[in-house]
Amino acid sequence: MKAASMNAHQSLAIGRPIETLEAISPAPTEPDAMVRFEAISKTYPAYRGKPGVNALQDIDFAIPRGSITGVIGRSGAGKSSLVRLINGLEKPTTGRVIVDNRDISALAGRELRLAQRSIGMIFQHFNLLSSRTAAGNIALPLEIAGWTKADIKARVAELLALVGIADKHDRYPSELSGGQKQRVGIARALATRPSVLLSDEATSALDPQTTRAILDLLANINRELGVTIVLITHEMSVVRQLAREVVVLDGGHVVESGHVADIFTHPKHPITQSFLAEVIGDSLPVSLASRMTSEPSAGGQAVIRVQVRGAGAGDTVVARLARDLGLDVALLSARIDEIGGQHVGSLTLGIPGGEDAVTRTLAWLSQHQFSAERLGYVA
Ligand SMILES: Nc1ncnc2c1ncn2[C@@H]1O[C@H](COP(=O)(O)OP(=O)(O)OP(=O)(O)O)[C@@H](O)[C@H]1O
Repeated sequence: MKAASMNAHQSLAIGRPIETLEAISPAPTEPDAMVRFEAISKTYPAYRGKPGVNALQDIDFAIPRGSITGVIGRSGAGKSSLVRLINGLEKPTTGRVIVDNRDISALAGRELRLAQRSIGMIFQHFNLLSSRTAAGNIALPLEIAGWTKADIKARVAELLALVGIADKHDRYPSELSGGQKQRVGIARALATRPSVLLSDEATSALDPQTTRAILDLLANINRELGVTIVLITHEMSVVRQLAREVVVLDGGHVVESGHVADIFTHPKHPITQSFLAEVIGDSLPVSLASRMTSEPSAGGQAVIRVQVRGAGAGDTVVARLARDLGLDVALLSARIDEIGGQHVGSLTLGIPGGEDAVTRTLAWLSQHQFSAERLGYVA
């Protein structure tokens, strides 16, 4: 995913952090990218008899300003290492990490702490202080940044309202639900008006309904404040609900990246395919799955699944196939979702007429840029 090929969705509408960073590190680069990894590798050195680990290698990609970008990978793929490079908690072994036009990997001490104020972070287990109320937790970064008491009070009230828990001002974390705790975490992360929000598995500990609500909140924050959101997750369903761009990490490498709708319709790498299989129903309707066989039967149909994209694409492919090939195509099942702002889904078609019809159908689909696979046969 090169910055030059991406759209900047929005320009930043939020205010600057209270101390300006302009003087620190001039690095005027592509204005489109909020975060840019340049030739990054990260090796953790051998330690107490444990071997060194190459956690990230050959990482070169950009996260567009104003975007919501998902970074997905299995455990150990290198996601957390990537996040810690963005917020400067780790230094790369080679390469540079440019955040908002500054080389964060070159900063240290006070300069780094100032830069970190423009990078908010939310966590799987919320990381709230149990001894502080919701308001007290949100106030913490503002106290550290030296805001006045009056300014903190006003900002905390504004943030509590923004995340929809104005009534929880005086509640302690132990008195809040998981979703409410994450709202406090989000408010705290936004307190110093960051330009980037890093979400590290922020919904992994939440039930599906609460996950949905938190992802909606993040989408609103992105839309209203223009904050760039980097979503670290091992769940494709989270990427599907929220992200426009996705980067797939495996074994410390970027194995695939691009627009979510493109990746969902044309996944190339086996790891991406396996993530997708978890979310877009490889599950066929039971009534169909129970009738499927691996061998054709006389007078039966071949079952073909086709990935489709765009409003009405599903209807179009069935109608055009039938017309162009003169086949009596049956629509056995269909599933269309809205992913990355586009309609994306899969159709399961029944193709009568034996092997010749199947070959012609697969050739036609390939010629018209549809991904398709033969699943089996039904009588
Ligand atoms: N501080 C460290 N010291 C040594 N090795 C580390 C350190 N942090 C991570 N690693 C190793 O680097 C590799 C990538 O780990 P990382 O935590 O970045 O992956 P991840 O995708 O976030 O995994 P998970 O989803 O399990 O958190 C793993 O092999 C891990 O054991």
